[in-house]
Amino acid sequence: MSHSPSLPDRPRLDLDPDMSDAERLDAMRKHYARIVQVNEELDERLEEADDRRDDLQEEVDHLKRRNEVLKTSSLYIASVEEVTDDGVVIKQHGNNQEVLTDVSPQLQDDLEPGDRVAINDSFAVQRLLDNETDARAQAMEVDESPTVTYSDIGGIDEQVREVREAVEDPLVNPEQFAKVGVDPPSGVLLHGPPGTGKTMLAKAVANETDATFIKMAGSELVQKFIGEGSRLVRDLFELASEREPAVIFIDEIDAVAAKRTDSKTSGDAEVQRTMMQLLSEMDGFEDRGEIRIIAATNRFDMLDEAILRPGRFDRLIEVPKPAVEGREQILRIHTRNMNIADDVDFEALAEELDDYSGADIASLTTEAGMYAIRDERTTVTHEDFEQAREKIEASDDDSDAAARSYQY
Ligand SMILES: Nc1ncnc2c1ncn2[C@@H]1O[C@H](COP(=O)(O)OP(=O)(O)OP(=O)(O)O)[C@@H](O)[C@H]1O
Repeated sequence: MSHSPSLPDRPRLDLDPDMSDAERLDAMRKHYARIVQVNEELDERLEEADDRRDDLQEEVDHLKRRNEVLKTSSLYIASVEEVTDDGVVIKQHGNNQEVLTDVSPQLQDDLEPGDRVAINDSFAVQRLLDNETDARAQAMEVDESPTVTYSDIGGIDEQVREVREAVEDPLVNPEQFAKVGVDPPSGVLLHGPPGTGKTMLAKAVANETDATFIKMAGSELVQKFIGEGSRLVRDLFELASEREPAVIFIDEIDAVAAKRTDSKTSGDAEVQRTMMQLLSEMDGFEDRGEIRIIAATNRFDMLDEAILRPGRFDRLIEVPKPAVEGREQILRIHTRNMNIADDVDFEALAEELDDYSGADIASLTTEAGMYAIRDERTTVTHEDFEQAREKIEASDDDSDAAARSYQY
């Protein structure tokens, strides 16, 4: 801090006993003039000091307010339910209490239903939480109304039927279960090779039951959000109960629920904690209302048995690679919006696509379309599909073959 400039010297009146009256009077006049001048200088300084004090006071007030905001805003998190002319309806996380609260007009314009906000203990919205500060938003993919339908899924009709029975019926028709006196399956585990439609299935069920789809990837829980896994699992179920009806989809569940004997992951206490949290959330699941949970894995063999016990993932559905009719169906689904030439023979093509997953077939159709575009044609021919297949199989030989045989 800089020192304030020194104060003016106090004026002194030096009167000599030998002075004449006129000289004294003159000295006193000068002294008086000097006093007036010093006084003015001091007044000026005082004014400056006052200004500075006001500035500092303002800064103190500002910091106090900020401190207050910081102290309170991290305490409670809420979601915006509705923005009305009378204020904003928020729902507090944790207790689901709904409150109509005031928001500064400036903030009100930025708020939309579904936003996460920080509120103080009088429920006033302090600030909007953006995605960067919101690990929850990053870790979870929330889709209020997915658009995938059952008719977008080919070749796994039996699996679709089973998932509907285990997930859709309890959501749409819970009384039926109550009447018969059976508990609906708690969790459904989809297992099978990558790209066979497991995620699609979960999305389609959410869509058909008007449920919110909430996805969390097991691998991210343990790799990206280190140290936050168990909290995020808790948050996941909490978010689902705020948005019910909801379908929770945990992809790559093996990342958090691997066998304890597997030394690579079991040693990790954090992964264990995350799995324990998941088990305890599932055990307390019955009271949770309209939430269904679906998990998926490509590594069924790696799963810890604890996760498969009754009341947890007790409905196992294998989703295999499609057989030949399934492949043809998937080809037709993925070319629905394409301009297909008359010579394309999907049946023959499907025969050739041995060992292709749904995802492989989807990329084959895109690749075929690319050949047509490159040739500046507007229709896709059988030859385009054949070329696409050759290209995919050539690159497959290099990389994917190894991955495939290792996976399943
Ligand atoms: N049975 C199917 N019918 C139609 N399209 C499919 C099918 N399976 C996969 N696809 C296509 O492949 C894409 C990826 O599928 P999806 O994400 O559902 O697979 P997944 O089994 O969840 O894979 P992963 O195990 O890698 O997560 C889909 O978006 C879709 O385009």
